[in-house]
Amino acid sequence: MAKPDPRIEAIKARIQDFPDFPKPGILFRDIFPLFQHPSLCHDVVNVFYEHFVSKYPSTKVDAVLGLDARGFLFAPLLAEKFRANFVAVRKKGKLPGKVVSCDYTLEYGSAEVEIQNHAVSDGQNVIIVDDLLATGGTMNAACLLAKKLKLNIIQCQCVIALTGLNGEKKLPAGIDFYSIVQYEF
Ligand SMILES: O=P(O)(O)OC[C@H]1O[C@H](OP(=O)(O)OP(=O)(O)O)[C@H](O)[C@@H]1O
Ligand SMILES: Nc1ncnc2[nH]cnc12
Repeated sequence: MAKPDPRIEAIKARIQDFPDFPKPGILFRDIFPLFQHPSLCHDVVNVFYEHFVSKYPSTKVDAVLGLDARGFLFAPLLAEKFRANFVAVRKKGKLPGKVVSCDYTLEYGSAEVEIQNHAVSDGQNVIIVDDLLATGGTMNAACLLAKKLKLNIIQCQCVIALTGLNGEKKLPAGIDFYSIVQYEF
């Protein structure tokens, strides 16, 4: 069996649980304590990067798409490692110019996300990044946006996956998903 990665153990140790936030019955997994140990943020980005490069050693990444808001904490750093563009997938009404939109539901609500058309080009290879996959509604909406824009999604990456909510199954068929830390709920 592969030796556990001490960086992943350290990341997991810093994620904090808040029962009944933002609604009764939701166990909120908070990634912000990672930022009280700045080297852990770099560990997250390096683990994402190394995982991708070991699986797709000869694939050029053109853009890293980050999901509003907590995906923005990691996606620009990851984009810089790939010498790729960072592209924001923002909540509705925040981006100027021509945008494409997609609505969705998530573990505790519903929303709509958008990408600026001019930020990407047909056929670009992209990674989509967020902090957490719960029901998969948010990541699925980002994948649908990427597909509308004819982007080539190589992998979706999250710091955390709540595996008991079956979010991966909600993603479009054939999407490769990677998470660093898993919880059932
Ligand atoms: O898999 P899902 O059920 O869709 O849930 C996951 C999403 O929920 C959270 O974002 P939230 O919408 O709370 O926004 P925030 O990042 O602005 O806090 C989280 O950061 C993911 O984006
Ligand atoms: N349980 C959870 N913790 C943190 N962010 C979330 N987004 C959706 N579900 C979540």
